[in-house]
Amino acid sequence: MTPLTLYNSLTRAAEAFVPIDPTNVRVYSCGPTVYHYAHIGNLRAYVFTDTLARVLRWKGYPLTHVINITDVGHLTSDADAGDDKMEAAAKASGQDIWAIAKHYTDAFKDNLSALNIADPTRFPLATDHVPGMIAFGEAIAADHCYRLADGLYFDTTTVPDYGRLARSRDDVGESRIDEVAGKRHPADFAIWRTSKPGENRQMEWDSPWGRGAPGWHLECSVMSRQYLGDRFDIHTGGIDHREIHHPNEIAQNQAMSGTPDTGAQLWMHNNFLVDRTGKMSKSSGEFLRLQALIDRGFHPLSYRLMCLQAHYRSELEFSWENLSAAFVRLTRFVILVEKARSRTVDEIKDDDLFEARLKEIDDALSDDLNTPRALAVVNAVLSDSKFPQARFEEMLQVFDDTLGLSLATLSRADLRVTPASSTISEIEIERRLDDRDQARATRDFARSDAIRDELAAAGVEVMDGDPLRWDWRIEL
Ligand SMILES: Nc1ncnc2c1ncn2[C@@H]1O[C@H](COP(=O)(O)OP(=O)(O)OP(=O)(O)O)[C@@H](O)[C@H]1O
Ligand SMILES: [Zn+2]
Repeated sequence: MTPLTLYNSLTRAAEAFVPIDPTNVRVYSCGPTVYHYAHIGNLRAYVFTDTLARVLRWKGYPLTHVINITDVGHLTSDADAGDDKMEAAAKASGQDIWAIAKHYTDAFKDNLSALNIADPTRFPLATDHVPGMIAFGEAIAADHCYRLADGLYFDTTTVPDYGRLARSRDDVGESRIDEVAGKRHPADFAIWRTSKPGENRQMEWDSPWGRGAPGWHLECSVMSRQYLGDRFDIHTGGIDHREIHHPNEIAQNQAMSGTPDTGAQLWMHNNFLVDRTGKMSKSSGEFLRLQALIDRGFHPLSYRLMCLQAHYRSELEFSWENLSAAFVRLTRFVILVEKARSRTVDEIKDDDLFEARLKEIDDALSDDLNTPRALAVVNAVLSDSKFPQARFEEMLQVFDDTLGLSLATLSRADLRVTPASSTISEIEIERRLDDRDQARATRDFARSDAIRDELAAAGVEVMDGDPLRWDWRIEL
């Protein structure tokens, strides 16, 4: 196989991937903050981690993958300002915070399965790890932290080379972080936030620094260390985390283990999904959930394909046109698979062609997960009538293992998602199509055209010659 090369945000360079322990590759991905539904931008981050996980497994590495659930501690500003997003959502809705966390965690997991994102080995909840966070805080407090009225703060000057992941010293400078009154340095951050008098939090715990809640950055240091050890292979997250959250995690790990060689060896960050107004974000009012795409009649895997059509380090613009194009491409793939399977099996095993295509897809994915190039190989194989039939299913399995598009099992009927706005039921469509077939059989073309027009008015485009007989038209 081709050696795997991955882009490391720490060095800002592509590097050969050398696992710490090839019998157990360990990956940690920052999980969602479950105060609201995930938007499709958040989901892009998990399509990326899933692609990474799939490629590692395909290359034969047994994998331990952790995606945490942030159900406490993430403030409305990534600097230490504002309210806890979870508490704010509970206050605004008047609901129990634990019920909110459970509802959005379940919804997130549903989104992952709709997108064929394989479950990680674990989904640890931050709220299940508070004692571990307090113990971590106690271990580093004396040498690295100081108390303020509202909590325990990390002094970022106590570890060498703070902020190297963000390149903050040469870039924008650490003054980028909002100040909390009394902080020694602008970039210092909360390890523990003590509840203010009368704050009335639904989630709070006793600690040596008073009753309160852990800092968001601490959560990921504690959970990654607990499940993956002091040193592990890869840490992933969105590009926003490269600036504050991950540098702070690195600083905590350094404080804990006393050496810079701790935590993840390789940091990988996906770029944003944007729309015309900028980065898609939960906190900025309107955003698109996966369900909104399904409601418009798009199979969720068309969104996965749309993500894979861009390299994970490039910005990707969402538009209904782009999604439609991905949907059309996915449908085309499915039709080409059907066609290929209906060809007569030739007995000649053209192993050279198989091996050549296999190498192409391996080369593409090994080149920092170049999924657009891998998809070009899918195109080439599916549209090549000379591709050895005897090895077609094997090739399809490679595509599904690495890209997760379910090409071996997806049918055209699966792709037919009824838009929520549809005014006509499937049974009714079938009945009208039977009427139309009858009209055509008796050469009553006026009647058959009238039925087609009626169906078109209801958003159903009849495709003659299509064995499924009809297809939904997506209204743009
Ligand atoms: N528009 C986006 N495109 C790609 N990844 C994103 C986008 N927005 C957030 N992410 C990533 O999604 C993951 C989950 O983020 P999280 O649930 O904490 O979002 P959030 O900070 O609460 O919401 P938001 O930033 O949308 O207000 C993180 O890795 C984050 O970097
Ligand atoms: Zn994190």
